[in-house]
Amino acid sequence: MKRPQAQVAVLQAADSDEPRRIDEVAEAADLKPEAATRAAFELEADGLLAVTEETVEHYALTDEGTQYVFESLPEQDLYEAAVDSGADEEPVQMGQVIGASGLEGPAVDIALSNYARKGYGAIDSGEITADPDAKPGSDPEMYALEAVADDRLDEADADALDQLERRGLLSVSEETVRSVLLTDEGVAALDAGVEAAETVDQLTAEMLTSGEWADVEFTEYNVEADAEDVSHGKEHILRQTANRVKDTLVGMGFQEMQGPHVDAQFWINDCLFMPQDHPARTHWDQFALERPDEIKELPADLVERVESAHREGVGPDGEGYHSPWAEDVARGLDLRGHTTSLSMRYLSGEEIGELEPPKRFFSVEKVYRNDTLDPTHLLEFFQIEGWVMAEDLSVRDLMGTFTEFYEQFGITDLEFKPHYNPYTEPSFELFGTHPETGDVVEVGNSGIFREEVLSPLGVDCDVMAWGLSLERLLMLMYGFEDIRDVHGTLCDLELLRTTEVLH
Ligand SMILES: N[C@@H](Cc1ccccc1)C(=O)O
Repeated sequence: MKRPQAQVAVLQAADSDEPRRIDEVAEAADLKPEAATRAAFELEADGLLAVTEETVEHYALTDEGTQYVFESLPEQDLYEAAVDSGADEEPVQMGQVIGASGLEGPAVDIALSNYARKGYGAIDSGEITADPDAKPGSDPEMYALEAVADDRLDEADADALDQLERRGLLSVSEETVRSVLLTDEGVAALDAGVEAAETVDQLTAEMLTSGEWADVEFTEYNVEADAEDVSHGKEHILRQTANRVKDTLVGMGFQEMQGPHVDAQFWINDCLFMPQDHPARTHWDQFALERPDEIKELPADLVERVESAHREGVGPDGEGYHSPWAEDVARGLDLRGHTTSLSMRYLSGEEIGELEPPKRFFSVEKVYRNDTLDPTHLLEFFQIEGWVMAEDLSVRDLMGTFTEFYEQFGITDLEFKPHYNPYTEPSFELFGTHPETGDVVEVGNSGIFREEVLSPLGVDCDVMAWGLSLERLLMLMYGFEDIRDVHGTLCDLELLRTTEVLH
């Protein structure tokens, strides 16, 4: 029988009585461990070899563990000092015993907690007693620590090893060890004689230029062989979900909006009938730009109408805020705190000209807020902005749109709560249930734009609008609990590598 060289070497190095570890086989066969493993799996697929796997634990002492092997455990020092001070007969002041023990800093707490846990004695109201029958000299944890140091692992007690790991004195790592055993078929094949075939498993540039490739025999592919995991670059799950959201909205008849991340407060706040002394406008909430600090162009007639809405309100019964309004403030540049700035640009006709109802627009873009970082807040997140412009819209339309949208992501338990926004009336917050924790999580905010917003923009039909969080949608879809698993320096690479977004 002819087989590739590596397979022949592995067959010859394997044994039919004793499983041999693949690294030993590789050495005997003069192969790299990966090449030997690959050959072993190929032979296994043909029934000539059996491959077994086991997980082997490796124990190593940490620096602190090593230190105790040479000295002693802090609780042993404490016991010795306690007995020397007579605590085995009557309680002794703790300060005195600690002083005598020579323990300092964090070692004191370590000594006290383990002393009590191991029953060396009791600590009560600042006094310490020592149990005369305790045997710190034959402490199983110390014994296990020494066993690890001397490579006599089989003598160490399993509970003691666990405890040492918990105390940070030992680190445990796992390794998958593969071993091979010749099968009867393998033995028969060897008896019948196996020869190395001149097979080639890699096509090289030299073979191509020399023309040698045409004459050689190539190794067959074994698509079932265990191969090394290669984590290649891939699209981030947030980006994948953003694309899916875009597809979904396009499917629902929406067109995409685009616009600047840094924008004038005019588009971010003033068009939205947010008074200039509104708390959300302070720089605690939105990031302001120092240079340039002002937008160059704003449509003068729109600025005038927006100013008038703020000062006097809209319509015969308009009240306005009677609060100060300055164009300087409106011209200030900020990182947008929401993408409703884009909706304002589009609705005003500035972006793509005057719009006739019905119209539907959306964006899935980043927004920036000066929030405190926690499991559900970052300084930036993706907002799914959207609006529908039509005659006679009602809350039912708003709820129906969300129900239809979220259903496509498997979320069918939406809840709506009345809310307040300066720019919409009525307004609703949207909530979903976290699949793991069962907590009710806010996923978005919405409403129907007020007359004070629409009239200066020159829109004379209804517009319902929303801002939803892409990250929260992802949380509900995949059940992770900390947004920092997905973004930034603390992200969970394993989760990012393995999560698949289904389209
Ligand atoms: N801008 C709001 C979302 C929203 C947009 C449009 C209308 C109503 C609400 C937010 O960031 O929370």
